[in-house]
Amino acid sequence: MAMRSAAKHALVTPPLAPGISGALFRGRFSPRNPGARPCRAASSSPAPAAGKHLPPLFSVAPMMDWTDNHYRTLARLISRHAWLYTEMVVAETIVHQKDNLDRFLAFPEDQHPIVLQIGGSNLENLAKATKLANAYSYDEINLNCGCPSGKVAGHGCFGARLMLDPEFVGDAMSAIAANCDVPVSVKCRIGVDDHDSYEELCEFVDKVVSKSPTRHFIIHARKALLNGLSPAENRKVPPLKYEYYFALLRDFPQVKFTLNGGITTIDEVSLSIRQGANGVMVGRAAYNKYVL
Ligand SMILES: Cc1cc2nc3c(=O)[nH]c(=O)nc-3n(C[C@H](O)[C@H](O)[C@H](O)COP(=O)(O)O)c2cc1C
Repeated sequence: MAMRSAAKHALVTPPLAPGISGALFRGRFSPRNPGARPCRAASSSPAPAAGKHLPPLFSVAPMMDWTDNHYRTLARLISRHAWLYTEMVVAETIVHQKDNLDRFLAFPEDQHPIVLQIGGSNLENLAKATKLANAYSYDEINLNCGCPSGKVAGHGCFGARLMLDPEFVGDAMSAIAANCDVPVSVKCRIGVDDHDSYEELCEFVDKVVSKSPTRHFIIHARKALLNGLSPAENRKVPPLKYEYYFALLRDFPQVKFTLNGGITTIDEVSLSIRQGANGVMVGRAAYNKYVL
């Protein structure tokens, strides 16, 4: 269904809210630079609508070693409504530390709404970890498909590398969803290495949506380069391509997408929402500046 809708939009310029004068997306996604072409490559499997679960309008990104319990407590004092994401917790850590889970999973009640981000590539462990985490009443469970770190991507196939295996991510999200009582989401890049076409991104989303109940994706709008760049460089060297994000909004109307990457002020957050974004996630700026 998503793809049929894409075909309908074949010659339509991607949406830009009228009258927006801000510069965030200018030049990257305009009538003269339509960017991503509508996707027709993937299957036309029916996708139920996102349902009652609306993605957060504003969220703070998962950041390893940064968005720990201490930071999240401070962030909750600053904002009552922002959704807070945990640092990534590896599924194997949860499974192997099941007698010590509070250390990795407990959080104060007032940190709601809060999302647990899990990392992993073993279906059984992802399922077991989710089941154990379910007892902690997170508001959403998210799978990391965006981390380019050698430590993650090189040892076991997970993080951004998972984007190269959409079939597996579909199965993983199905297993995660089957073991928790809350909505599930995927955080990913727009591509990996040379697999960076808009069509490949559509195939990824389409496969995950058709194989699992996932209806929320967080799109870090730059690709990951798995070899040769440090994680920090991977957050600034590959160019941001917001046009991919807006094309996904157009081509998958039943799915909700949160925009992430390079957004540093509240004006940019507002502009993104006015231009149609379902939600905006801020990472480094929320940590470094506290007040946007
Ligand atoms: C120190 C640090 C640690 C990060 N750890 C994670 C992580 O555990 N999981 C994840 O999905 N992304 C992680 N990221 C990426 C952020 O979630 C976000 O996608 C990225 O910083 C781009 O958003 P920004 O431009 O608003 O910072 C990390 C980023 C930083 C700076």
